[in-house]
Amino acid sequence: MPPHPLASLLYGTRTKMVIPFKNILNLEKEKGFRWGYPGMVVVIRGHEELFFDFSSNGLRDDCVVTVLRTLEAVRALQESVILTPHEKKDADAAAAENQLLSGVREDLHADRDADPSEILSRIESGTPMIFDDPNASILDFKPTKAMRITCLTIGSRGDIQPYIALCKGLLADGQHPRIATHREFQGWVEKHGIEFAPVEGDPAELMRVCVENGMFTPRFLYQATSQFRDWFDGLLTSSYEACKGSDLIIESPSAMAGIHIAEALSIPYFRAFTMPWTRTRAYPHAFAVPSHKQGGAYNYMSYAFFDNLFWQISASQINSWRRKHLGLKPTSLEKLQPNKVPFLYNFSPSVVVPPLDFSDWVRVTGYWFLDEGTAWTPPADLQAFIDKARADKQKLVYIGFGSVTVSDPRELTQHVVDAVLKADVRCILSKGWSDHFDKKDASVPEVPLPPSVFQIRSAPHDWLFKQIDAAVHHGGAGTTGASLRAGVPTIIKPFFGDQYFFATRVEDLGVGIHLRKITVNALGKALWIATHDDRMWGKARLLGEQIRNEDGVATAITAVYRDLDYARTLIKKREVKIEGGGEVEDTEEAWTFVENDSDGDVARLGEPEVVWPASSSRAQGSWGGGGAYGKRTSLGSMVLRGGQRTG
Ligand SMILES: O=c1ccn([C@@H]2O[C@H](COP(=O)(O)OP(=O)(O)O[C@H]3O[C@H](CO)[C@@H](O)[C@H](O)[C@H]3O)[C@@H](O)[C@H]2O)c(=O)[nH]1
Ligand SMILES: CC(C)[C@@H](C)/C=C/[C@@H](C)[C@H]1CC[C@H]2C3=CC=C4C[C@@H](O)CC[C@]4(C)[C@H]3CC[C@]12C
Repeated sequence: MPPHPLASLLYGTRTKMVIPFKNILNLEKEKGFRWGYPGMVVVIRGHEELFFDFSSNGLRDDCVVTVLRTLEAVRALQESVILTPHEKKDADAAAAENQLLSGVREDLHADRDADPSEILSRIESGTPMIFDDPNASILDFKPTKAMRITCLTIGSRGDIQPYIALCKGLLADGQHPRIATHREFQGWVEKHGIEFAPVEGDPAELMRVCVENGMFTPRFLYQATSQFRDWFDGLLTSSYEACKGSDLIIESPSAMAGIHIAEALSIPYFRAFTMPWTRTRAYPHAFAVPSHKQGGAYNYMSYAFFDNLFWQISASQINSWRRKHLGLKPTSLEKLQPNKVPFLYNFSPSVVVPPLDFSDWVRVTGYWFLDEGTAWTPPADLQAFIDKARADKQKLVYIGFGSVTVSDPRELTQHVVDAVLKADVRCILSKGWSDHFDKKDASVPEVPLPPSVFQIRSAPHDWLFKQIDAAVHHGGAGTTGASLRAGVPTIIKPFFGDQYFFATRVEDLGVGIHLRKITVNALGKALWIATHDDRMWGKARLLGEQIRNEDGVATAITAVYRDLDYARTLIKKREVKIEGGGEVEDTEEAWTFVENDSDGDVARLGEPEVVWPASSSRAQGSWGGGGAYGKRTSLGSMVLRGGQRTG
């Protein structure tokens, strides 16, 4: 697509920027940065947003409309499969070059397959290797011996389910995976043939503190630090027990213990998560999503803020556990260097586009779906309800808020029912939010449901979402993945934490609506738009197709194999253990390989100091290019690079 020039007037300067239209996701009208000026926010794929101030509303609105129109035209073109003569020429040239290169490679590496041990010996001797063959098999990276891999996680269904999918993949690939989490999930984990180890904690209790107080609000911090101290001690010790004997730990950072346990066991350590947790200017931290976009500096700072806050409130307990149970010296954020840890994000790169400033060891793998719907038969009455909606040519929506509990469930149900009637749609209702309430006071009568609403307890979303025209939910990472994969418009009413992030994301992608409040009018209107807006429907359908083409589990397993050597380089040398409180040798120089607090900048400037194997993954991975951009100091150059990367 030809780039289009946009000019913006920064105070006292003139800046010219080139933004390819295909990299613009969306436009928003907002208040300008300067008081009294109308503003416009440009949301860019995998990049921080750009802000423009205008001298009048008319000018701003004109600009918004013009850009939106052009975007539509560009999108229509992109969707068409016919190549322009120019594109055809490029494609032919690329194919010819590829063929030429593979010919050369075959000659050079004719004997490679015959001797994989040569690769291993080169790894051991520290000879840098560059993997530039796009057809290289992952067998080249796969460890020769099966590994005992412990996946450590806490939280609710959505925090466990992705690991079940991952572990099924690892099992099939000959590894020995284990899931370490709350007892409540033992049966479910074992049903899938995966080994289980218990860690402390009651998911409902963790959920309650989040929903009632909001994530990391002063009230949350007060409750966590006053009521969860004992639990936290139990979590740390039980996690250590659960991880003993492993060759590798993959941990959701919310579980907090893994990085230290890996240090004590001297084994490689990966993080995996459902929500953004790694510094970037493109997205805010999952728990710090502002109601209006604040730009790259805010986004970046939000991670530093959370890393510090999280560490500050847990440090003293962690350090005394390290000393007593792990035999390790106290640590600090600078020593831990969490930003160096290889990271697997189990969301789709089409939903959360990997930002330019992610390091090479941070991978966005695609969702780890656990399909439970294939062997599931719907109850006859549910099937009849769906068939009737189809026969009556009525739009069918799903409404459910997962494991979230609310203070007035009766009112919520009433609003939902009224909104469904107002939007004139049929609705499958999963009323999880009442469970909590029913237990408390069963005498309060239920809200009667009209015939257009059918209530279910639960159903596998991979089956259910194929039947519907739109979904309304809480924006849990997994549920968002499920409705986007089905290609249906997604309305998200967030309750806490990362749900605000996913609500913003679906709105930015144009595939859904961020619902701020559940009122009859707001939900009714959102339902109507989601079931009638062709543009939203088209975008959702396209995104669904992209997600269905990804294989998150396979990508993640490949990433684990590829980054394993990198992870090993981070293992801290620990010649001397604390024993009987004796003298401990300071081993700091043995593992500190960047200066304090510069790591963020290093990652941003894209000059990774670990040249290998980071460079190898860069040459291979589809995320590539992490280290390839130069200094990025001005808005203009950032935009240009955005274009280079995806263009
Ligand atoms: O009837 C049901 C209910 C759920 N699911 C699936 O179960 C998973 C639930 O995942 P998710 O939405 O991520 O989980 P929750 O436990 O509801 O959400 C918690 O965990 C998520 C992952 O960390 C966070 O994003 C949320 O904020 C947090 O509330 C998804 O794959 C759903 O498709 C079904 O198939 N059928
Ligand atoms: C000093 C201790 C007591 C402090 C640090 C601990 C606070 C706990 C209660 C907080 C810290 C991080 C929180 C946390 C992080 C992320 C998630 C994922 C989400 O999907 C469910 C809630 C869950 C699992 C919550 C639960 C409550 C946690 C675990």
